[in-house]
Amino acid sequence: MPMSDRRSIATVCLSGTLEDKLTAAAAAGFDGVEIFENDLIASPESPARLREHCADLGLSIDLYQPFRDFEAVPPDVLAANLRRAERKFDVMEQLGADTMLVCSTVSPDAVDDDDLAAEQLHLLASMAAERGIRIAYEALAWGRFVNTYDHSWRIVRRADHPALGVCLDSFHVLSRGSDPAGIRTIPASKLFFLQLADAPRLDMNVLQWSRHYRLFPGQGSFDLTGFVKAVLDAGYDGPLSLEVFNDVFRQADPRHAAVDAMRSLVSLRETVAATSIPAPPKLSGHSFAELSVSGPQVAQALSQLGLSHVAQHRSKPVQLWQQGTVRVLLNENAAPGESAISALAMESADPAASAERAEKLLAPRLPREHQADEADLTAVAAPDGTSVFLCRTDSWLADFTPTGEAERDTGLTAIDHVALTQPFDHFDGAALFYRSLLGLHPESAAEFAAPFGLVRSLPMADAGHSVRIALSVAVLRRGDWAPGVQDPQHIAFASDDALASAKAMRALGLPVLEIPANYYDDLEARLALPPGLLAELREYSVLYDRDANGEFLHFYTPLAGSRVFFEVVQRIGGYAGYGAANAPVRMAAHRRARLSSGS
Ligand SMILES: O=C(O)c1ccc(O)c(O)c1
Ligand SMILES: [Mg+2]
Repeated sequence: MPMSDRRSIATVCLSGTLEDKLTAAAAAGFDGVEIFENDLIASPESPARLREHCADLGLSIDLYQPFRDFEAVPPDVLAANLRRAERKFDVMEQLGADTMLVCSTVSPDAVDDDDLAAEQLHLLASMAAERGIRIAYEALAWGRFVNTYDHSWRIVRRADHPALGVCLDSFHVLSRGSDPAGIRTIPASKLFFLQLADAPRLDMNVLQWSRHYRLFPGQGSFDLTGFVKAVLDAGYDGPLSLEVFNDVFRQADPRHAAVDAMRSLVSLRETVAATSIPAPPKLSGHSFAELSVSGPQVAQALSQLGLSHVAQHRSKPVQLWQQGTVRVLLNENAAPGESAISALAMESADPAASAERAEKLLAPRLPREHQADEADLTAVAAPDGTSVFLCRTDSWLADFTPTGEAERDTGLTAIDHVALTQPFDHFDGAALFYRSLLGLHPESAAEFAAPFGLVRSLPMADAGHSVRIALSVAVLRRGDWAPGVQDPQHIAFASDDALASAKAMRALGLPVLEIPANYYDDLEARLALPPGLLAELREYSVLYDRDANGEFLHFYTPLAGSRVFFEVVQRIGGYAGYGAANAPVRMAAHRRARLSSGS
C-alpha cells in the first residue's frame, strides 16, 4: 500500500490570522496547507505575496477551498457561478494552487438533477483545465441532493472530465455511517484529495456536528485507520490533509494545536502502515508521582495516609514518601500555599524505546539537571506542562539516601490512578498525547453536571490496567466565582480493603472528606446495601458504586495546599470505573471543606 509522505493541514483548523496559522503549520513540520477562503480574504497579503510567504516557510498550497453552491442550477445562475469561478481561478493562479475544492450544493436555486450537475461540473472542469487547475468535488454530509461520497463519485464519473475528481472527507463519509469499503472501486486517477477529521460520537444535526466538534484523528471515535486504508488501497497518493472545524481549537494557541495535529497524523500513519516508530513499550504500573509543594500540609496528609518519609534526594530538596511500592516524591519548590502534581512516572519495559517514541511523536523533551552519578531520566512535557517519565524504578531509587524512618501499613498497594484536571484548551490534546505516547486506551468517557458546571471526564489505561490516568475538563468556562474549585488534581491509592484502610488512617489522625447523610440515604434507596456495610460507609465517609462487573469503595482527603488531594480506592471484582456518579458529591464536599477551613 503506497502512502504519500506529504502531510497537510487546512488553515481552518488553527486559531489566529492567516500569518499565525502558516507559521504554526510550518513550525509543526507540515509540508502543505489548504487555504481556507475566509483566511485569505482577511489577509493583507496579496495572493502572489502569500505564495512567496508559503514557499519561504516550506509549505505548498495543496488546495484552495471552498467553492460553494455551483452545480445543478438554472442558466442565469450558472453564468454568475462561472464568472465567480473565473475570479477564483485568478486568485489560485497567483497563489500557485492547482486544486480547488467544490462542495456539493446546499443552494435553494439548485435542482435534483444528476445529469445537469454532471454537465455543469464538466463545463467548470474544462474552464479550470485551461488554467492548469483541477476541480475536487466533495459531498457535504448535509448537501441538498448530493450528500454521500458514492453519489459525488457517480456525478464525477458521468461528467467524465480529466480535470474533475472527488475530494473524500472522512467526516462526511463516517458521520453518515457510509461504508468506506466502496472507495476501493474509485480509480486512483479520480481521487483528487483526501481530508481527514475525527469526531466524537454525538447524536446531533450533522452540520452542527461538523462545524463545531470535529477532532484530529485519534481524538474521537471514528475508524480513521480503516477509512485511510480504503483510500490508500484505491491508489490515492496525494497528501493526508487535516480539516478540523472545532470551537476549542479555533481559540487555542495555534502553535500547540498544530503540534497536536501533527502528532495525530504521525500516530495515524503508524496504525495504517508499518512505520519506523517504536511500538509503545509495555507498562507495569506507576513508578512514582511527584508533587510540587510548599510547607507541611501535603507531607502531613501523606503521613496520615500511612506513607513514610523513607529517603531524601542526594542533591535536591526532594523527599521520597513510600508505603511498599507506593511512591510519592515531594519537591519543596512551589510558591507559598501552592501544591500541584508536577510529574507522573510510569514503569516502562524499555525506557529508551519509550523516549524514542516520544520524540517521534513530537513530545517536548524536558531538560533535566542531574549530577554526574545520578540517573538520567528522560522526561517529556504533557500539554498542560506536567512532566511525564517513562523509567525503571531501580534506575532512580539510588539517587535517594535512606532517612531511617520506618514504613507503616495502612493497606495501600499501588497508585491506582492519577487524576489531572486539564486546562480548557488542552483536553483533547492531552487525550491524544497519553494515547499516542503511552499507548493508553480511552475508557468510559462521561459528562456530568457538577456543582460548578459541566465536567467531561476521560479515564485512560494501558491494556493491563497497570497505569491509569483520569483526565477531566470543565466543558465550558469553569464557575470560578467559587473559591477552592480551581482545577484540583489528585492521586488515588489502591487498597484491598478501603474500610480497613479508613480505620487505620483515622487512627493516624487523617481528616477524611466528610460526605453528607443525604448521600447515604440515597445509596440505601437505590441499592439496598446490607445495613452493616451502609453504616460503615456512612461512619467513614466512604463512597460506593457498583456496576455489572463489580463494586467500588472510595474516600477522599480534603485539599492539601491549593490544588492537590488524595483518594483511596478499592476495586472489587472487575469494576474498572472511577465512581463518576459520586464526583459531584465529592466536589460539593470539597467546596464545603474549603469554606469551613477558611482557605
Ligand atoms: O462546513 C463546510 O461548509 C465545509 C466546507 C469545506 C469542507 O471541505 C467541508 O468539509 C465542510
Ligand atoms: Mg471537507
